[in-house]
Amino acid sequence: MPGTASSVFRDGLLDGQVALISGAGSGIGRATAIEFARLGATVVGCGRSTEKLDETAALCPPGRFDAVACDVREEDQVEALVDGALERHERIDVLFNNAGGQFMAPAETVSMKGWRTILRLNLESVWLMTSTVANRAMIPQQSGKIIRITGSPHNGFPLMAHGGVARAGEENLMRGLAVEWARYGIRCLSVACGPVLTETFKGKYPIDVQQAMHSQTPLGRAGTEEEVAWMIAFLASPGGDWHTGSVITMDGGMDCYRGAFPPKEYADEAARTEERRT
Ligand SMILES: CCCCCCC/C=C/C(=O)SCCNC(=O)CCNC(=O)[C@H](O)C(C)(C)COP(=O)(O)OP(=O)(O)OC[C@H]1O[C@@H](n2cnc3c(N)ncnc32)[C@H](O)[C@@H]1OP(=O)(O)O
Ligand SMILES: NC(=O)C1=CN([C@@H]2O[C@H](COP(=O)(O)OP(=O)(O)OC[C@H]3O[C@@H](n4cnc5c(N)ncnc54)[C@H](OP(=O)(O)O)[C@@H]3O)[C@@H](O)[C@H]2O)C=CC1
Repeated sequence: MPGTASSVFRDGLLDGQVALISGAGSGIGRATAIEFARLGATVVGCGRSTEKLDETAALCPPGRFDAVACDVREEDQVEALVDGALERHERIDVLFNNAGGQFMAPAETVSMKGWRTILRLNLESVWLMTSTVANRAMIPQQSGKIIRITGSPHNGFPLMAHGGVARAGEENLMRGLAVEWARYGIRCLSVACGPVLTETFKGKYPIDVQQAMHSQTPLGRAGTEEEVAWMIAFLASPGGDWHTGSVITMDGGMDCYRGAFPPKEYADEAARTEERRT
């Protein structure tokens, strides 16, 4: 992430906005915090590790990143995070619910504790952050944008059934709230990502699993954290004002067709064209 200007958007695009980003100490959350800060926003970034947040702060233009240690599963910590952000910055224009994750395991081995761990970290925390920010900031100010990162493809998530259930629930939550909260000027939506080459992703999945994911992607590659950050910045900008309730899928085409095209059986050009019937 060299340089101090966005390589996609004009300077000052997000001037004056206050964004709350969870999981801002690494990966997609960090890249998004840096992009927002470069575009003029003030970012309140949270995560459990203050060391990681301090590293993000050092990568942002000075004074643009406000680091707050907060576990998004804990009600008292989330309330303190939101109240503190309002005391220091007066409003919250964007909430990017980025923190989350899951473990890979065959479904039959997942205990109730493991299941609850993932539903709590993802679905429940998203509701806690969303309802707290909406009630304390966005409904009173009659505006705001709430974005949740979810996953693609939108079929079952083999070996991560708990994660798939959470993400499906989160997308439905954003759709429902988009309808209910339109009257307050609040937009709610999801950005569903296929594999994104963050350090966690690279360290988490065996290399053959990663390669299988890439080869099942029509564009033949994973995404980068900057590509996700650009999408979130666009949605926060006036360009995103007519988006609400939708699920924006960014996955190199994985959701449309699970596999590279043409499949190897159709490698021969002639095998791809059906003979015309008269
Ligand atoms: C083809 C599909 C393409 C899809 C593309 C999308 C792919 C998505 C990628 C990503 O999301 S990558 C980046 C996301 N980041 C992470 O996933 C974070 C990494 N993981 C963690 O931080 C943790 O492991 C956790 C999953 C969040 C759990 O941490 P937590 O501290 O809350 O819980 P624990 O105390 O560790 O565990 C509690 C409980 O959960 C069960 N459990 C945890 N890990 C496993 C495991 N590896 N296998 C089985 N069960 C597990 C277990 O019941 C634990 O309780 P105890 O047994 O320890 O008592
Ligand atoms: N990379 C990928 O391929 C994809 C990722 N996603 C999703 O995107 C999001 C970011 O992923 P990625 O950047 O790869 O992963 P990272 O592991 O780099 O980011 C997750 C961040 O969330 C923070 N976090 C975790 N638990 C909590 C918690 N309880 N409270 C507060 N913060 C927490 C972590 O910091 P700390 O440990 O300090 O709290 C970390 O900075 C996740 O929700 C992930 O599931 C979705 C699709 C694909």
